Amino acid sequence: MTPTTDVPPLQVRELTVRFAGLTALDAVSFTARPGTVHALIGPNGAGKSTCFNVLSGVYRATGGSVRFGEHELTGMPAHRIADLGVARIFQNLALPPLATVEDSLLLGRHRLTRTGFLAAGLRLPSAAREDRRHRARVREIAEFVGLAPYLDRPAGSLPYGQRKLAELARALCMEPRLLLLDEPVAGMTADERRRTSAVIAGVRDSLGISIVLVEHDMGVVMRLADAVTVLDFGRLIADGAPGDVQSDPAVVRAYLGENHGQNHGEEGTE
Ligand SMILES: Nc1ncnc2c1ncn2[C@@H]1O[C@H](COP(=O)(O)OP(=O)(O)OP(=O)(O)O)[C@@H](O)[C@H]1O
Repeated sequence: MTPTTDVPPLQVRELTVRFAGLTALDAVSFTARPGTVHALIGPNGAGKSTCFNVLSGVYRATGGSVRFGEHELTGMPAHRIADLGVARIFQNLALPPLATVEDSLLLGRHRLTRTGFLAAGLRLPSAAREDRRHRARVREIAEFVGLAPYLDRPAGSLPYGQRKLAELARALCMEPRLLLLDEPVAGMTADERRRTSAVIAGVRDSLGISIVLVEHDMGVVMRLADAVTVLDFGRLIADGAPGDVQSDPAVVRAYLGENHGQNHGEEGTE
């Protein structure tokens, strides 16, 4: 597949979010460079989801800015952020279970569909041409993530790991420039984690799409990420290359201080 062009940096500056007395994000700044995997990690309650919710237009920031190229995202409604090519994949499965994988991926093309419902309903040649073009692109993306053999199957009939890949494929069908992945390997077997990580690396390396990733699985983070931002109680405590961040004393302290065990016990086992 051809690489995505015109991928700008994502610049988060002094981002602050307060909820009635609680500061969920406290002047957090980081830059996700174009065509890289940038991981956002931290113990439970650190502010990762809050950050994602601002990046995707679900929450409004109390202060600070988020720039995607020339666009300021804070205060922009979610659909306009999506129109800029920012696609988010949630942790929970969201594919319609009875629709085929192909139809689910075609839903991802909706934003790019030019033919109106009337032309499509009247089966005009322009609509048929556009439909063929979208189906060809869906097949190409399904091949890229390894789901082409399952295009005719109901999405709900696939094993968990493949359903998650179908969600990634649906997001790719939106032709994004930035993917926000919310715990993409949570709940997966070691084999599914390995395959999903390989596809995510492929999205970066072959397509040049930027990826910001929230993930608790440190094995996956350390293998995949080009840069890591660590949050703790809403504050940035480390930011840099995975190896440097991993041995940073503040990071070690934050994770040791967490008696939850989730950040340690679920590490990749490959
Ligand atoms: N809508 C909200 N209203 C009030 N408080 C909130 C809201 N959303 C998040 N918070 C609080 O903000 C803080 C950060 O939460 P957030 O969900 O962003 O953390 P997280 O790093 O994603 O945690 P986890 O790893 O458990 O998902 C927490 O104290 C949380 O209770």
